[in-house]
Amino acid sequence: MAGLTDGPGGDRATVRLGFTGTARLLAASLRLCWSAAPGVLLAQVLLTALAGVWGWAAALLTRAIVDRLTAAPAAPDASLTLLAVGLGVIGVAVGAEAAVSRYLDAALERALRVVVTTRLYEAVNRLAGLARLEQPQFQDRIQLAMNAGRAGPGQIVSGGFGIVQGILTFGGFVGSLLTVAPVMVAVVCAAVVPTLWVETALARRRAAMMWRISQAERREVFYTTLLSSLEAAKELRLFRLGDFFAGRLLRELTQINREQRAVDRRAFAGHVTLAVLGSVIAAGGLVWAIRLAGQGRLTAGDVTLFIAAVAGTQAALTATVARSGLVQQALLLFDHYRAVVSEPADLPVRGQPLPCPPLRVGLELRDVWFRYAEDQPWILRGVTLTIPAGGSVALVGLNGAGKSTLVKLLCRFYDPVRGSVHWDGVDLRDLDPGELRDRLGVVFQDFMSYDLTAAENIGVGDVTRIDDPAAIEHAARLAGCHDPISRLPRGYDTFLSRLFFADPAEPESGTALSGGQWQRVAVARALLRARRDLLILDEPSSGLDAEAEYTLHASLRDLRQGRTSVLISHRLSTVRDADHIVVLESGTVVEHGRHADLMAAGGRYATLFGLQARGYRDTVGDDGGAPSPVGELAW
Ligand SMILES: Nc1ncnc2c1ncn2[C@@H]1O[C@H](COP(=O)(O)OP(=O)(O)OP(=O)(O)O)[C@@H](O)[C@H]1O
Repeated sequence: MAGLTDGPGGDRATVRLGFTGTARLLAASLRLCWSAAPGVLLAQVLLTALAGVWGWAAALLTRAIVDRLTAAPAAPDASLTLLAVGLGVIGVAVGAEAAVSRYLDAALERALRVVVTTRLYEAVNRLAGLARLEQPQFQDRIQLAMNAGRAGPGQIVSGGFGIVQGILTFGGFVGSLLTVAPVMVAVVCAAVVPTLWVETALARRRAAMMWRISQAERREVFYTTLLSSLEAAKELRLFRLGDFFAGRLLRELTQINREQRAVDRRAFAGHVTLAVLGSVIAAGGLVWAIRLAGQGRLTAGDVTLFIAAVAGTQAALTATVARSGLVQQALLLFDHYRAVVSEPADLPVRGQPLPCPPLRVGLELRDVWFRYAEDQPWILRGVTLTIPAGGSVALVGLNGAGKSTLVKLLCRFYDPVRGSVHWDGVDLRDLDPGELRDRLGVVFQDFMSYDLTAAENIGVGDVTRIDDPAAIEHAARLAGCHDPISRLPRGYDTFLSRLFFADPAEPESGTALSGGQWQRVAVARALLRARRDLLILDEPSSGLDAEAEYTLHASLRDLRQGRTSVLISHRLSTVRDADHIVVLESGTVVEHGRHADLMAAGGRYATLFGLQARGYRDTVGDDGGAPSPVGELAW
């Protein structure tokens, strides 16, 4: 990236683009606009060429009219009428030009929004892992990229046209001013230097400020979303957090305002100084021209042309320089868009990845060490583990032991820092991540609840089957959510959301599910991919009632027969029939084996199992109820 190397909080007050950086970004903006709306771009070129000549053509016509009137006031001839009509035509053209220009700008921005949004999210989706998305700086950049990408190229290109138009106008006025007062040309041109300097400095400051406040703006969005979020509403009301988060929101807004005010103040001071300078030059010039006219060295038409030319030259120069400042600012921000769309792959992928065939032998972790960042603690410390094809492995361990992290490595959301993970002996790094994931069915601990219909919520597990009601119903039956879904007002077509209208004609057509029902839907989503090679279930039943949990695990047990699966559960009764139980502690495998062997060994697993069982027995002792097959306490 050319300019913005400092992240938010960086202490550089301004940022710079070099000449090559500017040229590169200009070319990229033009290419983007051309690909989004070539016709609009051509129309803008035409408009620019025409608009550049109106101003000074009008000034020349005005001088001719005034000179004719003062030379022969009593006898206006046909040519005078023609001049007046010409002036009128220019007036109409100038009036129409602003509206046409606004229309074209809006058309370009709409077209750009589609192209930019598509490219930006294609680039984000290309990131195969999670690490980049976990970086706050990258999130800031995405936000700026979205804003800058949508409006930026349009601003750059129409600003660029505006600059060309300004130069044409300026050239015309300078030409006409040269005929009257060549000295004034030099004075007016000299006045442009401070304008250019002020606008350029302001553009840099503003772009740097926008980068600095991007985190505060994201936090502002977070707090505003939180304050009106249905999900958060319960806690916010119960813990009376509304004012607390509103206070935090206010703090972010205050910080944003403070930063913006500082730049606005500088802009104000700069613009006032420039305006005074411009007025002094114009007034001085006018006094001088009137004195020359008094001496008979200038005609009345000359003075009229002089007034129009000085005002026109100054206006064209100021507008051109101001536009170039805006273009520069848009270029600096557009750099974020460029940075996101050209973001390098986050996970190294071989030029020619190996195909990922069905699992025949098994998955193997070889001395895997992993931490989320260099400055963070090791989460997995030398894990060596085999998940044989067709076998069921259960991962157990205390909170934070590293079980879900291990699952993320199996999905190759991250690569091990040391060691490797192998699919039938092939390092996952040599496989295409997409192909690998096609072979997995996973229920994550923090699964998603989509604002879609019940059928779609299951169907997204395999979008190729999203329109296959029989497959969806089969998965729902296996996960034990067919009955609750059938009872919904529109069955599988019921919209599982209270946020959006499923059907504008029927605002009440959406509904909400209970936590356990959502969990079963998430399981059904993974089971829709049941023909995949590896089924990973990370706490699939934590929110289920005892009966549902028992039924689900019985169903999963059948499903896992002869299939490769990894089950993570804190309820040890649900893992006891796994082929292989692995106990993780602080990122290392401390025990492994079958339930009976581990119980006989009397180690960590046996202790934890005993603890759960004792907790349950104590409960039974208290109320005298009958034990349930899944009623043990969770860790
Ligand atoms: N994205 C992340 N970035 C940094 N640290 C993380 C991240 N995800 C997890 N961790 C840390 O890794 C450790 C292991 O987390 P992990 O989710 O793998 O544990 P777990 O065994 O699945 O725990 P639980 O039983 O509570 O689900 C925790 O200390 C957690 O703080």
